[in-house]
Amino acid sequence: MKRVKAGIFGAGYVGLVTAAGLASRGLDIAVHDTSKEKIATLTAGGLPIFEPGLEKLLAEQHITYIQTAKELVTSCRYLFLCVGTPQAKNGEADLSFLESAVKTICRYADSDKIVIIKSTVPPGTGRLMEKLSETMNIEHRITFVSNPEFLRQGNAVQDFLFPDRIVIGSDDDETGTEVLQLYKQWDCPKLQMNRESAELTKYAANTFLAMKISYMNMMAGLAEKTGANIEDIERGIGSDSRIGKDFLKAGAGFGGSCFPKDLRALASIGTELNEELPLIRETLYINENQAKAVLRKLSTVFGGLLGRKIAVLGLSFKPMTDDVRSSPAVSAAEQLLLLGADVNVYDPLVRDNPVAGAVKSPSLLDCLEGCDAAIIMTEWDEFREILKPKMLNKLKSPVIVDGRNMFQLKEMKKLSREFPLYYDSVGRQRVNTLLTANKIK
Ligand SMILES: NC(=O)C1=CN([C@@H]2O[C@H](COP(=O)(O)OP(=O)(O)OC[C@H]3O[C@@H](n4cnc5c(N)ncnc54)[C@H](O)[C@@H]3O)[C@@H](O)[C@H]2O)C=CC1
Ligand SMILES: O=C(O)[C@H]1O[C@H](OP(=O)(O)OP(=O)(O)OC[C@H]2O[C@@H](n3ccc(=O)[nH]c3=O)[C@H](O)[C@@H]2O)[C@H](O)[C@@H](O)[C@@H]1O
Repeated sequence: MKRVKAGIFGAGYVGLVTAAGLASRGLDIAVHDTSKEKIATLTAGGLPIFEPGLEKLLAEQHITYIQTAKELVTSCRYLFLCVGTPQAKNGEADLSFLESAVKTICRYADSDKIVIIKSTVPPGTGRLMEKLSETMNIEHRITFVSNPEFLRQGNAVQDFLFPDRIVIGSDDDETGTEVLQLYKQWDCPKLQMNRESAELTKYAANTFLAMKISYMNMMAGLAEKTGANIEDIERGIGSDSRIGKDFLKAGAGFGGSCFPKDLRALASIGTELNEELPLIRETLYINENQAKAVLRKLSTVFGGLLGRKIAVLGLSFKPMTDDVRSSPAVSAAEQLLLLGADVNVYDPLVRDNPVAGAVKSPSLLDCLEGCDAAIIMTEWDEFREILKPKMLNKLKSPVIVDGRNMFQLKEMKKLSREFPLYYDSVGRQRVNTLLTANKIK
């Protein structure tokens, strides 16, 4: 039996996970990217991004990596668009990569094509691209289907292979059903709807998850002032199945390549359509203040940060990724520098130094050396090590501000009785036997 052939535009997180996932379920996959380096790396068996499990899954498949877009377009009926839709200066989604891929498809299409948009795009984009294609290629029918992707970095392979649902948005049921056939091996709810609904579903999902986080961060402030513990509140409300346990972790705020840009894009869509979206604006506002609130905790200890040396632990926007796009850790380090502090940074996975002016340390131990305090911005498991005396002794005084609530309050209270320390976190009461022992240096 002839295998279904599909082409993928974009060899980023979504493109490569889609390629590996579809190939592992029997589709014949080819991938094209405008970055010649990425295609060369992939052809040589390398992986241009870090994503657990992806290298292995890709290596097990026979995927063709193609330098020329023409070859991809002419050889496939199904074309997945997985190109970036970054934030433009005005907050809107920048659709230029998508537009450019669509123009390429129109230029080379030699038969009818079904273009499946996986990139996150504002509602109405499929229609807009259809109009563009009608002006460029009148000989062949180019149909646009929305198929938003819900994977998380760090867990992308599992999320793609075992999703909670697959959403397909099309203008006619027939095309939607044809595209769903590509996912016939997937055993999950498959939701067909119109294109705009599918496009908006993606923004609604991301903004809802971000809203849950900001809600908990708002509650965290109140918990601190009332003597409550945000983790107990998390358990208390999360066990209500109507609320759900996930995405209730208070901390230094959300980052990454998607939540911040998608919320801003949705806010722009609201402005353009004269539709007020106050929950989106508040979610962003709370988030923008969250990393600053963590820094204020640090400032309180020393009465200002000028001339202080601070170890910033973590650079990526969350653990299990080396992605630093819109990372609260990076913005905290930058703000510390602006406040006049000297900054050491350490991350187990991030290779380059994204913070100009900070010293990037080769190890956790080096990072702590001679610092006045450590601030945890990404909850990498390795940072549990800092509670060991050989680590704590590297700090001038054991002052830890935990922006990700890595440690249990109980364990910190116990430790502080043996080893005077100052430990502050988010939405919980401070543990302090250091200042009371008058041992801050
Ligand atoms: N990163 C993530 O976890 C998720 C991202 N998304 C959405 O998926 C889209 C892609 O995101 P990522 O994979 O993270 O982006 P990325 O930035 O990692 O990769 C995009 C790739 O597209 C390539 N590209 C740009 N124009 C092209 C063209 N005309 N032809 C071929 N290749 C082209 C770029 O060179 C780049 O390699 C975005 O809209 C994003 O919002 C959706 C779900 C999850
Ligand atoms: O559109 C996208 O790109 C993706 O965006 C997010 O995935 P991702 O950005 O990879 O990471 P998340 O695990 O959602 O975390 C985002 C941020 O929220 C923070 N977060 C997460 C959960 C939580 O309870 N508290 C919290 O502060 C994380 O530290 C991180 O900075 C969504 O979870 C995916 O469903 C979506 O497909």
